[in-house]
Parts: sequence; C-alpha cells; structure tokens
Amino acid sequence: MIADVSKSDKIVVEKSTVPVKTAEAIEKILTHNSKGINFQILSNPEFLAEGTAIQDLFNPDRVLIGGRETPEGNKAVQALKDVYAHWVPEDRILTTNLWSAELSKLAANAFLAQRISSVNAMSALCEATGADVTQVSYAVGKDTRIGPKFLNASVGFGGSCFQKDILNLVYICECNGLPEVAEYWKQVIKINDYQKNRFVNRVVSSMFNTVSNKKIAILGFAFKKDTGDTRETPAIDVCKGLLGDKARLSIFDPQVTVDQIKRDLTMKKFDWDHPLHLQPMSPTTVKQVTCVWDAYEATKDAHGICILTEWDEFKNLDFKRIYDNMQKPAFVFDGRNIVNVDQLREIGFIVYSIGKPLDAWLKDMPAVA
Ligand SMILES: NC(=O)C1=CN([C@@H]2O[C@H](COP(=O)(O)OP(=O)(O)OC[C@H]3O[C@@H](n4cnc5c(N)ncnc54)[C@H](O)[C@@H]3O)[C@@H](O)[C@H]2O)C=CC1
Ligand SMILES: O=C(O)[C@H]1O[C@H](OP(=O)(O)OP(=O)(O)OC[C@H]2O[C@@H](n3ccc(=O)[nH]c3=O)[C@H](O)[C@@H]2O)[C@H](O)[C@@H](O)[C@@H]1O
Repeated sequence: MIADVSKSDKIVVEKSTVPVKTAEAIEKILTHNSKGINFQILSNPEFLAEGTAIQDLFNPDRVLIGGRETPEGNKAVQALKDVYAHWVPEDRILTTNLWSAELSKLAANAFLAQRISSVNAMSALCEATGADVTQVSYAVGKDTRIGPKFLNASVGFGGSCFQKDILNLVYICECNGLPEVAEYWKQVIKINDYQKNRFVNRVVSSMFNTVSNKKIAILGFAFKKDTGDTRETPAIDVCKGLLGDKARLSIFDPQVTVDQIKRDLTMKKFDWDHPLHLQPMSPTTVKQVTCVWDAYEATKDAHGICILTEWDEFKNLDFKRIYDNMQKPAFVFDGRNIVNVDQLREIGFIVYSIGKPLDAWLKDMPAVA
C-alpha cells in the first residue's frame, strides 16, 4: 500500500509494538515494490499508558528512535528526532539501532509486568507469614536501585499489552533457541494467572467453601482505573472463576458498558484476539450476571464484595450503609488494597486484602493455592 502510493523517498515509522526484526520484513516488502523509491524504516515504540496518555505524550520519560546505522538511516533518525525536539528535551530522545529499539519496547513491558508478578508472589508469602505487602514493597522500593513505582500488589495485571508482549518475547526466545530465557519470562504470566486463581480460591474458601447461589458484588471491571478498557482485565478471570462455582454476580464499573461486560464474560479466550467484526454481534445473556450503575445497588443483599479495579470513588463509599444492606456475615475481598481494613473490620466486615495480615476468620479456613 505505502509502496503503491509513494512518489518520493519515504521514512516509515513503526509505532506499534512488534516482534524484533519486523522492520527488516517491512523493509524487504517495500524495497521489492519500490519502483526506485528509497524507504527508511524507523522503530519508534509507543510507551504511553492508558489513562495518562496525554501526560505521557507531553512529558515522556524518554522517546526511543531506532534506525539503520548507515548515512541514510542516521538522516532519517535525525528527521524524526527533529519532530520530537519541538517539545521533548534532547537528552530524553534516545537513538539506537533498529533491533534494540524494537526489543527495548518488549523488554520495558516485560520488566514492568515482572515487578508486579514479583510483588504479587510476595503477597502470597506475606499472607502465609503475617507480613504486610504494602510495608514490604515500601521498604524494598526505598532502595534507590529498585525504586518505588509499580510495586502495588493486586489481583493481577491486565491490559492489552503486558501479556501479549511477554508472549511475543517468549516466542522470539524460543525461535532463537533460548528455551531457558523463554521459560523465565513465561513465569511472569504464570504468577499472574496464579494470583487471579488464588483470589478466587480465597473468596470461595472464606465463604464456607462455596459461593453457589450467593450474591457477590463486583466493584470494578476495567483493567485499571480511569479507563473503560477491559482487555485482559483480571475481572474476567475472577468473574468466570466465581461463575464456575455458580455465584450470582452483580457488577458495577463506572466506565465499562453492560454490553462490554457481557461480551467479555461470554467470549472464549481466543475470540479476544479477533477484530471486533469477527466477535459475537450481540452479547449472549450470561445467566447469573446482572450489571448495575451504582455500587450501593450492586452490594444490596450481597453476601460478599470483590473490589477488582482501584477506582477512586470506591475509596469513599459509605461502607456502613453497604454493610447494613448486606447478608451476614458480610465479606469484602479487596483485590486492589484500597479500603481501610481496620475501619471495615470495625463496622463488622470480614476483610481480605491482598498480601495483608489475615482476618482471624480467614486464618481458620483451608490454605489456598
Ligand atoms: N493501548 C495502549 O495503551 C498502547 C498500545 N501500544 C501498541 O500500539 C498498538 C495498537 O494498540 P491499540 O491501539 O491499543 O490496539 P487496538 O487493538 O485498539 O488496535 C489495533 C488495530 O490494528 C488492527 N490490526 C490488527 N492486526 C492487523 C493486521 N494484521 N493488519 C492490519 N491491521 C491489523 C486491528 O484491526 C485494530 O484496528 C499495539 O501494537 C500496542 O501494543 C503501545 C503503547 C500503548
Ligand atoms: O505497551 C503498552 O500498551 C503500555 O503498557 C502499559 O500501560 P497500560 O497497559 O496502559 O497500564 P499500566 O498502568 O502499565 O497497568 C497495567 C496493569 O498492571 C496493573 N498494575 C500496575 C502497577 C502496579 O503496581 N500493580 C498493578 O497491578 C494495573 O492495574 C493494570 O492492570 C505500560 O505501563 C506502558 O508504558 C506501555 O506503553
């Protein structure tokens, strides 16, 4: 397409996250169809995060530009650098060879996800030993070599990219005859799946080993706050796990539509990779699931509450009012560590908070894995 319409030399910039050496494939295709036109391929991976896209665009930690290490390649890199130099300080614009730029994007996401899996693995150990994961991650993050960011324990990471990019990395390692390296990165995903299962098991075992026909309020469905995106959200796995034990779910998310929730809970995992037009047109009604537009409505007459997204408005809910309208004993399972555990216990809730010292009630329940 680009080759078809180009009438003069062109710089083609990869912004998407791609397997290493994609630039080479693009270069070959364009060159074979070029009709004498020169193409320079640059890798300029996008590092923005959802919910903070504009800040990330205006004030990026770094901009990365990879190009061929030839005079033409250097010229193309400089041209793109000049564009960014309009608003990004020069010392934050990094230039590398093509393969380093492509791989750095995968590596950055893998490192970020690895931090979350590391702290989530610690959260399981904290629960077993009586340590508090918030205190542990604070103490660990105070080491300037480690740093404090991205160390919040959670029900698991979601989003369209972390899992996809790690699987991409794993595939590249396997293709390059590096099974041990592939296995190392796979473990980040395995711990993430373990964390989601562990959460479901904790809910089930706390509630007398079954949630069958019990009403569970799900607060938050998006993969993180300040977005309505549900791609790979841990809420899908948690909800499916609870539905597997025949729970009745009442779901509230301030930004996710009912259609989206029902589509996510209906779809088989591999369907998620399909473009929208290949996905089921209208969501099949998922029995046992209702979606409501208010946290108080979701929690009315519920036996338990699962907090799966860290929306700010959940921190300020009137939990006394919620408690009064719930079945007893009333449970809160906080998958994002946003509630004040002591306050909720004072009200009368049995509270589970990821990686925090366990409620006396939970200590007596069978160990979860
Ligand atoms: N969403 C985000 O926050 C970020 C996304 N990225 C990267 O940017 C890229 C796009 O991400 P999103 O916009 O979130 O994804 P998206 O899924 O919303 O959009 C991807 C688009 O590519 C199209 N597509 C998929 N396969 C194709 C193919 N073989 N040929 C032609 N078109 C194809 C799809 O139909 C869709 O329109 C991805 O590589 C992602 O990893 C990078 C940083 C942040
Ligand atoms: O390549 C991408 O698409 C982007 O992927 C992530 O951005 P994003 O997926 O939008 O969201 P994050 O803020 O990274 O959060 C990802 C998941 O990790 C979870 N998380 C994050 C941080 C943390 O400490 N603990 C934790 O569980 C979040 O709740 C969320 O489910 C990266 O942060 C971006 O730099 C990258 O550009």
